[in-house]
Amino acid sequence: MARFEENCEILESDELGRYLVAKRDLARGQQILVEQPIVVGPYWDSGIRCLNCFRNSCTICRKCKRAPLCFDCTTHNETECEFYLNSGLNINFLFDHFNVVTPVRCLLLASSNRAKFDEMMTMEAHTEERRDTDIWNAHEKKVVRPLLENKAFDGKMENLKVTSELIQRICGFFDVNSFEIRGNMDDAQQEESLIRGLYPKAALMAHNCVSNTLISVDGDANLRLYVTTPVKKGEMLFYNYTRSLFGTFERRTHLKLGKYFVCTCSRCEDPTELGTHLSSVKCTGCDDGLCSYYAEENKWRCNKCAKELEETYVNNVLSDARKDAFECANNIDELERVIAKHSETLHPCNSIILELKQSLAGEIRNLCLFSPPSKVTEKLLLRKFHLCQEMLTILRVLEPGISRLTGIALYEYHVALWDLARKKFENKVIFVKELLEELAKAEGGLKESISMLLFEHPSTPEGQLTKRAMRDLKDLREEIKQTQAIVPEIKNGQKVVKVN
Ligand SMILES: C[S@@+](CC[C@H](N)C(=O)[O-])C[C@H]1O[C@@H](n2cnc3c(N)ncnc32)[C@H](O)[C@@H]1O
Repeated sequence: MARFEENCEILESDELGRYLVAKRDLARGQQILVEQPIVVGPYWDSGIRCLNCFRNSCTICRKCKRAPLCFDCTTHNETECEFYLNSGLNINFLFDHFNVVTPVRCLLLASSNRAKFDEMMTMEAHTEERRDTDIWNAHEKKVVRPLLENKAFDGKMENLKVTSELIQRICGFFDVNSFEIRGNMDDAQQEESLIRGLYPKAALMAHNCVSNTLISVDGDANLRLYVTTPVKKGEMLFYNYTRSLFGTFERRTHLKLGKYFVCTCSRCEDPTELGTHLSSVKCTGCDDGLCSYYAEENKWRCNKCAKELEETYVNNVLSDARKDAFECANNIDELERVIAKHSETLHPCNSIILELKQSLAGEIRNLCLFSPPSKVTEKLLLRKFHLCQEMLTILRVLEPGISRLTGIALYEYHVALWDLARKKFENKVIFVKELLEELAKAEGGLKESISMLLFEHPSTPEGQLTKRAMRDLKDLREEIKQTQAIVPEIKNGQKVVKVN
């Protein structure tokens, strides 16, 4: 079991608040924390869910007669059940105000587990920055007023005064600090019933757009924290609060609106985003120049000819691309058309293009899975292979070391290589020797993919992918063996050199 205190130290600064640093040298892949949530609950505005397992609800608790439950669950948290039983709340209260579920759980901690409640109260809520904003007003309407106007806590909490200020603060704890929990659900349920939990220790990590940790949360809500690249004693432990494949503008906006700070990490400060050009547009003044945004001068400038682009031109180009990407149908021809159109003005790895390319790779994968082999051309397979290669190049920079996205991309890369090699062999474009070389490359990609996905819990979608990847590895090795058997002079992948 990873000992948090041995691996991490909590420091504090005016700029970051509390944050974590490594207390000793940490190796790539090292587990540094296992943590249980102090509270788990649905996201705001989720549909009505079972309060025990968060799947679709179809009945109510027989005891408190208020909590939604599903077919399989007959009980939910005892303290919560007692609270609703004695609340005097209308029988439909939770159906009308489902957003109160998580804040109520937090408040009940004050009597059921004071130490956890006190730990929660040390978390950052950004109350002043949030006051009277849209999110504040939404919580006022959907959480604070239903609880206070219906006197849900009146006379029920001996050791706590439940005020609108306290409820808003608790909503803030969740918005600023919570982690998503997935697992133990099928894909369709995963999509719609995301839940989140408060993990006070993991939440201490500061943000960086290139993180050095990976979090895996299983279906029982245990959070495991791993180091993705070697971290030296005294170095900070970072978690990426936003998405690696967003461009700088989207990342900074997301962080400012949701986490209340302006990110100044080395990726955000570099107009080229560490050379990935995820936010760059093509220069209109020269052939192969790229224009990136220099925030301190508020200018878009070319890296080749130094031409400066008008801000309105760049905004138009980006909003046109976003609109087309949003409206684009998920089929191969349409995706190719929109990618080609906007690659005229944007860098081929601009985040908008990259997202379209991910959809395209997904559509080619679906075609390979669900269509007769004759429909899957060598050209299409080559396209998917190049898309995977491009994505991997970007991910190696933005998510160095162990990475969930890289693990998934490597899985897709190995499939592309394997399918392409078979097709070329069928079409007599390559022969056994080259086929074996390509299969060996696919095996290398698949092994690396598994080495990254092994950190995922089996109950999560990525954990399921790990299992599939292991089965694929067995099949691929079998195919390599059988292919080797075709040619007598090739043994164990090595050409036997005959010495006269
Ligand atoms: C999940 S909390 C992290 C723990 C928090 N610092 C504390 O003391 O409880 C997120 C908050 O930490 C601060 N923070 C984290 N990373 C930061 C960064 N890179 N730059 C500035 N503030 C950061 C912001 O106030 C942010 O809303």
